[in-house]
Amino acid sequence: MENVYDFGLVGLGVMGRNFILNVADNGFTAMGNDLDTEKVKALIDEGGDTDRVNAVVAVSAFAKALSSPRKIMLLVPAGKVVDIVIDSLLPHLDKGDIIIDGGNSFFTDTDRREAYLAEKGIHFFGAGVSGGAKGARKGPSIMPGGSKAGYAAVQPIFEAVSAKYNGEPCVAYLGPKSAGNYVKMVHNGIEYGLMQLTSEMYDILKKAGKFSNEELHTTFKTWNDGRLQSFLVEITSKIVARKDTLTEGDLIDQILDKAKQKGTGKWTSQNAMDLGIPVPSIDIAVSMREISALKEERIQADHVYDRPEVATIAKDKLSTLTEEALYFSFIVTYAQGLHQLSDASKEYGYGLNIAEIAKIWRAGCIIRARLLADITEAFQENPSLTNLLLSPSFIEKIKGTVASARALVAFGATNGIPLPGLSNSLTYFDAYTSSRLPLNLIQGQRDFFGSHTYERLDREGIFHTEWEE
Ligand SMILES: NC(=O)C1=CN([C@@H]2O[C@H](COP(=O)(O)OP(=O)(O)OC[C@H]3O[C@@H](n4cnc5c(N)ncnc54)[C@H](OP(=O)(O)O)[C@@H]3O)[C@@H](O)[C@H]2O)C=CC1
Ligand SMILES: O=C(CO)[C@H](O)[C@H](O)COP(=O)(O)O
Repeated sequence: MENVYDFGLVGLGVMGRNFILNVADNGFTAMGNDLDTEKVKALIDEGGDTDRVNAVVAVSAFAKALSSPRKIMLLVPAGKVVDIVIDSLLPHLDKGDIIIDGGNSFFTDTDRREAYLAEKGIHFFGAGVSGGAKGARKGPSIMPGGSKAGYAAVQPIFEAVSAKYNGEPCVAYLGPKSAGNYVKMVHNGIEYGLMQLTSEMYDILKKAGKFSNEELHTTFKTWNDGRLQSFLVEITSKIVARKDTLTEGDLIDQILDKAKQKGTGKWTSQNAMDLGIPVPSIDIAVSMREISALKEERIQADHVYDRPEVATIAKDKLSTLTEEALYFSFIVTYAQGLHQLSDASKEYGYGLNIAEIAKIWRAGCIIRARLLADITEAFQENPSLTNLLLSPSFIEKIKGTVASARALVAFGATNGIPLPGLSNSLTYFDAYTSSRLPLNLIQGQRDFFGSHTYERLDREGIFHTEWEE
């Protein structure tokens, strides 16, 4: 079994098990490794032929089995585990071997690991993978960055296993250092935003339109046949239709309304703050998961305050309003995430090509959507586009849908239905498209209390006023 397998994979959990089977399905021999003997055995059983896909618990046997240069992908939980796995592999590796971190690692950890491993002659790069279990098995979107030489060695494997959009692989080398993990982080930030927005449309359809779960299923399914076609809308139509196996009702009505998070959305928001790039549709999606976690407090507060009785909107009308508002706010959320990527690219020297990123998100990943084909075109036509909202084709899309976003935000406020994702998207749009904002007053206040100075509209220079006689 020495030096025969083309590809190694550490971490045979949800993603790793599926990814390695995908590699084997594409004609590459693959060797897996996990601390858990059950997972090793399960992979061997599922693989069916150990010449094609095999697995071991011992790291030494795992390393010995791989052809040179070793190509080892890690799909283990982000954080300390990645460092532990790297250190456990190192004694068994040779110079020129390649380690790929396919998990959702924080981008600065990737930079640190790349430098640490470069000293030892090991190529290391981060390659975010998106698509969940099914994507990993059948074709994910893969976002590699870092060592170009390292990537070149695994490129044929990644191109074979990735999702295809019109025959084009949804993988591309994105840039140096942690570019791959950074892009995946922002992908997940956008994912948080789109999920929050979808949940708000679900809520208002139920509360103001009295849509049954069956009607919700049909509505989301119809949307998925149109311009809102996307993985998240598609799975929403399936989720609301699922019958519960433990009660008479539908499963969705029994799921506790507390959303968990592993950190990538929060990191996107935190880093956007560091860069000074506004991403309020993503920020609020993180905050909403935090508010959702306060279930007991929410119940207490619900008993204290009266809530307006929700007015009814006719189903047809509400269906149109929500479809348009969701389309509008999806665009605004992509616009914010892509704006963050453009800025991060300058700050960290990634040299990101936004059209290329949109292109590899068109299939395989969680935020895949018909819109991404239009976004790709917008950035291909104008690679230096600062914000999607300024692209001629998107101006038309926004103009055609913003009125519905306004109507729903107003309705939500009057009727006590929280629509924070939609309202943040609308507010971002209104602020970003205002040539004059009231922040002149903030400058005046800052100068008043702290002599922080201000600039003027009518002349150059830095000014300070003695505000009180
Ligand atoms: N699940 C998803 O939809 C997606 C996940 N990701 C990312 O991919 C990575 C993996 O996620 P996922 O597959 O869901 O996680 P899982 O927890 O399902 O799998 C991780 C696997 O790594 C194993 N492991 C832990 N420590 C070691 C070690 N020292 N040596 C060998 N194996 C080890 C775990 O074993 P044990 O359980 O015994 O500890 C487990 O089998 C994460 O970074 C995640 O954020 C990315 C995209 C989608
Ligand atoms: O990376 C992913 C998809 O692209 C994961 O599914 C994502 O990490 C889930 O995140 P969270 O648990 O924070 O909702």
